Amino acid sequence: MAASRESKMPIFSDLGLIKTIEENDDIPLSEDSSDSGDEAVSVKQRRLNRKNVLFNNSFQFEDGNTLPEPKVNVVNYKPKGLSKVSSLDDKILEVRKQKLKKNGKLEGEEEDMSVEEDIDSSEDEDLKMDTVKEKKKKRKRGEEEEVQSEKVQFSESIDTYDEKLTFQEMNLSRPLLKGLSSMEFVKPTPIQAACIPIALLGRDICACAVTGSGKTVAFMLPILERLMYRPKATASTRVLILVPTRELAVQVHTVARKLAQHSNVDICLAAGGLDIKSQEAMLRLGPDIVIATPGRLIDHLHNSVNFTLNSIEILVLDEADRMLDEYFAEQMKEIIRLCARQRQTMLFSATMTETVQELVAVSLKDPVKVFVNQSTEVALGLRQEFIRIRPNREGDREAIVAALVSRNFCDKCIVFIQTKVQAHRMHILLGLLGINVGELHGNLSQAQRLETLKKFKEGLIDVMLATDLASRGLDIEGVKTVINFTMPNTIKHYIHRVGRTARAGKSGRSVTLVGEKERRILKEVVKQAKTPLKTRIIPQDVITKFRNRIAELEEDIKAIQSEQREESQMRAVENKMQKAQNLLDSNTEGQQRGWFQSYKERKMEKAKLRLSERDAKEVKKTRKKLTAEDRVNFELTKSQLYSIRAAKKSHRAKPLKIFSEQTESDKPSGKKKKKRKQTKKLGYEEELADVQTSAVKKFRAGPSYKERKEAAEKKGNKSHSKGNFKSFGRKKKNK
Ligand SMILES: Nc1ncnc2c1ncn2[C@@H]1O[C@H](COP(=O)(O)OP(=O)(O)OP(=O)(O)O)[C@@H](O)[C@H]1O
Repeated sequence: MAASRESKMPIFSDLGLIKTIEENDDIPLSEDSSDSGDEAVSVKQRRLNRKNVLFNNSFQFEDGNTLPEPKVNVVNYKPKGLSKVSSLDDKILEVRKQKLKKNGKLEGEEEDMSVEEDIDSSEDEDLKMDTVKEKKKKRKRGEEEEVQSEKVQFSESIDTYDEKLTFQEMNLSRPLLKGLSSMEFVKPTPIQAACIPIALLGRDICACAVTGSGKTVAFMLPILERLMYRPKATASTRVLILVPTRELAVQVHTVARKLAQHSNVDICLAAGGLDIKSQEAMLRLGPDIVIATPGRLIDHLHNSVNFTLNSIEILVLDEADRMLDEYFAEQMKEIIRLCARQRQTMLFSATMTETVQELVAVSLKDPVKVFVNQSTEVALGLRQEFIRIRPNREGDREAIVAALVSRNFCDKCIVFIQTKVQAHRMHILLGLLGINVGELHGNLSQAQRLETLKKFKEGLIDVMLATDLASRGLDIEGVKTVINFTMPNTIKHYIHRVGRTARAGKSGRSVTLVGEKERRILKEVVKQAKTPLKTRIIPQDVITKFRNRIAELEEDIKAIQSEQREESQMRAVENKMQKAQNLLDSNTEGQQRGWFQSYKERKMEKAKLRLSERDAKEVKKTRKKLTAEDRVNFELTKSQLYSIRAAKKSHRAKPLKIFSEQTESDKPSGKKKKKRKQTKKLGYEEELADVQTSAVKKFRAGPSYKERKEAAEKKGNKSHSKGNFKSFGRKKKNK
């Protein structure tokens, strides 16, 4: 077990080497006519070409003689002894090997065990073509009214850019121009042409441009240029870039390093899941730029000696709308409180929010709005297809996805799935069908997450099954297709997911499965679409064939899942023992890492953010009895819970009351205004009389989590006592 873990460790050392872009190859889309015949033929041809490459990887085949002879229709899959733990792909391969042997395939034929062996392409149904029709826009009476929330007053709004502007004309330093040319970037993209000159002036920016349009370079280049003129006598961290996921942090770090390769700017990655000690050592040296995920950054702020945000001059929130949503709310408040107030703030996203309630948290000063695209737009090169799922056919989704990835979209394909459990099941299922597949979600270790991503980038995995963890920001070269197992929760999720393809002016395709319950988001997509949408129809007999194949595999899937459960229980016991041993050895009792909330508060916050504890438990209880329909219903319920919460939130026009720095537009009006003014005045008087250092600090950076908690207790504020500060009656020992 330990050995298998160790074998994954070298991935960390590869971190700096993860590729973003190297080639500018176009991904040509099959023409409309190829929606039918050509697609099937070209897929067949591709399979033939890849036959010898597909299943080689690192798999070792055991001696066929040692395998038990199956007696029943389903393969007798016997879990190995717990001492012999194999990877999921090994388990899948072993089952497939036994199946082939049982079906009378000769030994030594294993190298040919690619997808066509199982899903026999010689059968007529496989070559049957899907029908693709153009989706007509229907303008209905009484279309849903958009919720109008209060918007930020921008001091300037820019939606055009100078098409002729070159990087040379932007007055960038030579080392940066050299960096750009090493990356083979000749011309700025629209968002770069619009943003870079303004960012160089030190203005606060709120920027929106379509996915894959080069936003990373749009904020990184002016940052590097400004750092070229920094005083070099003392090292300090001047720039903080926050991103929502670890994988995105690694990617932004790679881009920054490439751009800065000819300069002497120091860049440090402080993302979760990676070695904390080496990060601490680097942060102590005061790197110019820190690229971080919020949780790990707070950990460093509370536990790393000499690391503060006092000298931050530029703060960037990439995927800003995500960073400012409720999931990160408490952490962002804590980070922004600790940041120097005199700073430039830049917000970037493809679905940028303009509403006061979200942006107030970052206290923008005379911000410039740079919207090159509307925040609901998808890339022009994206071809959007939809597959209708009829109410009584919900159980067909797994079969449809299996058909799509084995017949039509065999490589460079990402399948987005709502839950981690279903993504894992699909890994086993598609693996057993002979598809070269990998999974990416939060239930995996960081090493496993990075390994999947690396393999997918390098083409060692054809189909990546991912949750929304991979939906934002990831720039994987040459992704041809994005498939949505269910319609994403919100239009924003949809835009980010399908934005993993058709990047940087290239073309790509998305295929979304839409049931009756998901038509609301589909209507929004149709309403926003600038190019015609398509409906794809897969012949029913093809679906039936895949459904039957999956039913045959059900016992094998269960056997693999139960072996994995046993192994993970063993691993959990082992980890606990190891932890206890470590405590005994190092005698580190009481030296826990600090955090701005107590353990219980943090747990409560997480519980509050969870969509529904009950659903997950119910599924666990009834796991054995679940049908394909049940599984899909669970996916849909999860998705609906999320969108209900998002909808409720957008109706609530409450600004986040965090900081004293309010813009004019934040200020309440009418009766409410009077009431608030009164309470504010009282607070102000109290604060004026307070000369403690902590009170002075508060004016500089806003109240801390502890102060807000105490204030809520004092006021007996109902909203607080129901929410974040519910259990704060007792004093906590640990911080
Ligand atoms: N000036 C340029 N010329 C050519 N390619 C570029 C240029 N700038 C960026 N790119 C490439 O465009 C791709 C997309 O860039 P990036 O990941 O920054 O997009 P994004 O707008 O941040 O996307 P998302 O909204 O999904 O996060 C990358 O592969 C990047 O290398």
